[in-house]
Amino acid sequence: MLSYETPKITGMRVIPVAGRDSMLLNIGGAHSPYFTRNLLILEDSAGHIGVGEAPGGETIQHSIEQARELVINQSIGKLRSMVSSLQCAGRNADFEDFGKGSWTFELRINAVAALEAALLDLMGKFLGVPVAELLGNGKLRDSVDVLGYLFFVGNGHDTPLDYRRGTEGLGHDWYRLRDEAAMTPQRIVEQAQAAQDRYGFKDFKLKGGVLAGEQETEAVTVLHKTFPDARTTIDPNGAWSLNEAIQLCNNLHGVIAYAEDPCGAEHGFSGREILAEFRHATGLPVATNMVATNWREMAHALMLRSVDIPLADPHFWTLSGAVRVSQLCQDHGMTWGSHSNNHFDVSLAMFAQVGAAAVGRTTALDTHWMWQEGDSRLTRNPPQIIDGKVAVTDAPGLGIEIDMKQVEQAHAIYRKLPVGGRNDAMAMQHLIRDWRFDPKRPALTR
Ligand SMILES: O=C(O)[C@H](O)[C@@H](O)[C@H](O)[C@@H](O)C(=O)O
Ligand SMILES: [Mg+2]
Repeated sequence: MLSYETPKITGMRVIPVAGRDSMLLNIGGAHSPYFTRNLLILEDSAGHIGVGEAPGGETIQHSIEQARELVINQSIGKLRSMVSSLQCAGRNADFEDFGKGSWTFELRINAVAALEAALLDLMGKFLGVPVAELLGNGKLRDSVDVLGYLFFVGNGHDTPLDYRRGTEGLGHDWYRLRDEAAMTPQRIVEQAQAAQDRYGFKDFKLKGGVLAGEQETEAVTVLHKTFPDARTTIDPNGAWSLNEAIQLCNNLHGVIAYAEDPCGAEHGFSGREILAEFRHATGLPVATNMVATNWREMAHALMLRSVDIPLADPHFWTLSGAVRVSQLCQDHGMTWGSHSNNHFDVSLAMFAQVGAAAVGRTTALDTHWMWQEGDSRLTRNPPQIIDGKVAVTDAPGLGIEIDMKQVEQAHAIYRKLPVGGRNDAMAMQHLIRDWRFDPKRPALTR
């Protein structure tokens, strides 16, 4: 009789970390000078380290902590039951919080994804295969397309907040430009040109929900004229009314490849119903990370045909869930993509592995990495964006090696911050006194 020595989990650490950011504007306000994340590090009896990354904040940090009693001394072979135990523990609370208006980056499901990533990292290292090989139909591509994620940027240097003033010594204009205000179509084009020159992006997304709709559609139109071959989109995070979105986007045929959350719930109709009406009225493909973010919402979105491109971020779908969304997309004639928030390089590796395993038609993945790259890393050799792609090699696990010195530095930065979670209203109040979030109004139209 053969005996199998499957490694057991011997150690677990949850480390809140922070890194630098620019004053990126969006409907929720303005990014603070620092973004926060939670890093999970597992160790097994074979001496391997497995890592996973989740959004910052105490709710997620404590949810990951709950995994400790589920995983310590367990065989990594129990990956699926460990993940589903943690998932069941947080499910109802998530629905409740979401119903009260929480953002996806505040949900406990993100903790489940970090656990799954770290376990898959260990399993991949044990079996000698990349994580993509352990998802869906296995690894389908050697690189994943990512888009250049453009933002209107506030003048953070006019506030008392400690915004970065360029990253020295990296030898490209992008690292200066990303910290300067960008409030006009011309500045957005300059941002895109510098980012393309640095990372080779073929596709772009402009974050809207900041200025009046006409100004934002003008910016995306100028962007398209400058990069006519790019798949370009605009995402106002549901700031426009249905009528406004139809009016604005009917002028964007041939300009945008798809519209991302152009409008959302209104007058008692759900965001899924409103996006279905938008889609019917304009004939434009619709992407979302707001109205089909879990299986229950997805079922309704499918019945209504609200969405063409679900942006299945592995952080709030889990890695296996995001790949399962790609399978659903393939069966229902949809295209798979992924949403992102600011993140470190562990998350970049998670996106890349999921993107390499996604089946069917895919669109370039969102990533905020260009805003962090060069001065915020947790691994020795972060995945690179070259020619608008992230390579996915056959290196085992997530294909990254954690750099504990960097982790400690990022943790020290975190410890100096007044709050752990993301609060875009706080920074925005330095631009507009007493500013308050309104899900139906662009941030600067007050
Ligand atoms: O400001 C941001 O970083 C973005 O608005 C995100 O928070 C948001 O989730 C975005 O990435 C999106 O696609 O909606
Ligand atoms: Mg979006």
